[in-house]
Amino acid sequence: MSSGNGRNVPRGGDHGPSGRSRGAAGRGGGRGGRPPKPVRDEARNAAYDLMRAVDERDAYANLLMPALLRERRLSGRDAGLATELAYGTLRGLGTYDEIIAACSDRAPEDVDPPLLDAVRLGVHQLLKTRVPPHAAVGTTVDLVRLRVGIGASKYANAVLRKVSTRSLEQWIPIVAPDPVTDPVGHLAVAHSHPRWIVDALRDAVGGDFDETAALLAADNERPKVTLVARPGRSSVKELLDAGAEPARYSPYAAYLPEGDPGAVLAVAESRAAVQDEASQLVALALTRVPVEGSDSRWLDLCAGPGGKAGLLDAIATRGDEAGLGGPGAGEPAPAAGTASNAGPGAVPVAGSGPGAGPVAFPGGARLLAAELQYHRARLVWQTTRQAAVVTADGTAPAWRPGAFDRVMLDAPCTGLGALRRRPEARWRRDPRSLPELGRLQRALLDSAVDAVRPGGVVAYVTCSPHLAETVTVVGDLLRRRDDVEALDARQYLPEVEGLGEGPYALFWPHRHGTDAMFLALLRRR
Ligand SMILES: C[S@@+](CC[C@H](N)C(=O)[O-])C[C@H]1O[C@@H](n2cnc3c(N)ncnc32)[C@H](O)[C@@H]1O
Repeated sequence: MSSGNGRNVPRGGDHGPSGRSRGAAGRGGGRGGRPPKPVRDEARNAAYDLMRAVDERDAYANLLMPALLRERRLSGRDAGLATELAYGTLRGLGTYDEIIAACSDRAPEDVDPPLLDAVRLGVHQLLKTRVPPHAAVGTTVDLVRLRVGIGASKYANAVLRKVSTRSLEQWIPIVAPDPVTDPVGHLAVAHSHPRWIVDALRDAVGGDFDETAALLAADNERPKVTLVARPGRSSVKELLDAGAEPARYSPYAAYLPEGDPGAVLAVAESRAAVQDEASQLVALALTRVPVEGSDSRWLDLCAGPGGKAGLLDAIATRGDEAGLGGPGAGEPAPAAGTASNAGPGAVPVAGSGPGAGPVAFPGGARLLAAELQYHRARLVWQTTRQAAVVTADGTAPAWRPGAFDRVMLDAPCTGLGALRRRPEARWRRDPRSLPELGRLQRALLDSAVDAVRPGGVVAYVTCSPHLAETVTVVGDLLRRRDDVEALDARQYLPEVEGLGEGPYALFWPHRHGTDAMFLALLRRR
């Protein structure tokens, strides 16, 4: 895996005197004898194996790690250490590779990948953790001797000793491009993101570099574990009694400060689940838009694996029990109908004025959840209780036009808003996927609007803030079709501040502590 920064890297050092030493931890051969046998460190071996699986098999770190920990019988502190080392290294390797290049006579791409991954783990420990430097170097050298070879361990030792001479803050100005002449390149190296993602995020926050930096920094933080109590099946009180803490925005959310979410009874029984707060709120917003006439048929067009469908299904059946009585109830909503007329997303806003505010859905609707992939449709079926679940292509619907009162379209996207959750994702995403995704998003959005009856509502959601997937897609629709209008989405989330200029609502990791998520609410005329 390459850091993707595409920059020539300085060739700073050589194996030098440190390469010939006995190792930073003094663990090399003593007085001409054989070196002591390296100690097998299970947490670091698990972190290393995860990184190798990500590189060799394109494994998803967040899916493989729990299985790896179970297989190795790692729990408690060891499990925490293995996870932090692997995830932290995967997130940071754009910065670490530049530092390794500066401390080595070989560019990272010329280093054998198994050795490079081990050295990256060592660099992470030296620069981003409280592991003492001698332990960071010593344990990495042991790991390399055990897993790669004795010759390679000399290289690791030499590089890590050089890395250990400076802090991360001291390395950044040395290895990152000048912030004045190349601010995007600087942020890319300093915050370990590919340059194209920095560009896209800067555009999405409106061009402000300080805000972009805050967003990139938030992407490198471990996200809170947020739970959702599905209405009628669990309650926030039940989650709080199980050790969770009150959440900031969603009336159905609670934060789990530590421990395995699966150990919470309500989660084990699928009455509650792990779900980001923004995901909860975009689903809730769709249910709060008043619609005249019938309101009994809801559609989730891209439902797998079923996070939003799980909440929509519960609200459809039982009603929004906590919603408008939850945090923020009674607070004034942001002014509606005041959308900025500037920028690529500028659209006329409808639905403002008296009587257009959020309403709590009383219950009595039925959800149809559609998903293209059978195995993901099965997950939706396991998550929901009352919903009908079908494996179907949302662009070639099997239902008649105008059959639904509310439609959720949580569209396939680059996922640039959820980089905190998937440590390796930033290095895998490819901007060349954008045109094809754009075509699919447009086709699905047309299909969603066709599926809703006049007066009904569509929510268009992406877990990406990329303009090409958000305001451009919705703006194109509004230009092409005169049977749909945008509502001010912020009006339906009065408990959340800072959702942007409207009419769309944008959640951000650095502002809200959630994934970055885009919501457009559209009414069919
Ligand atoms: C962003 S995910 C949806 C996440 C889901 N709403 C949740 O909250 O768990 C997008 C989903 O759309 C599905 N998908 C992609 N193309 C589709 C199509 N043409 N019709 C229906 N579903 C599709 C993908 O398989 C994927 O499961």
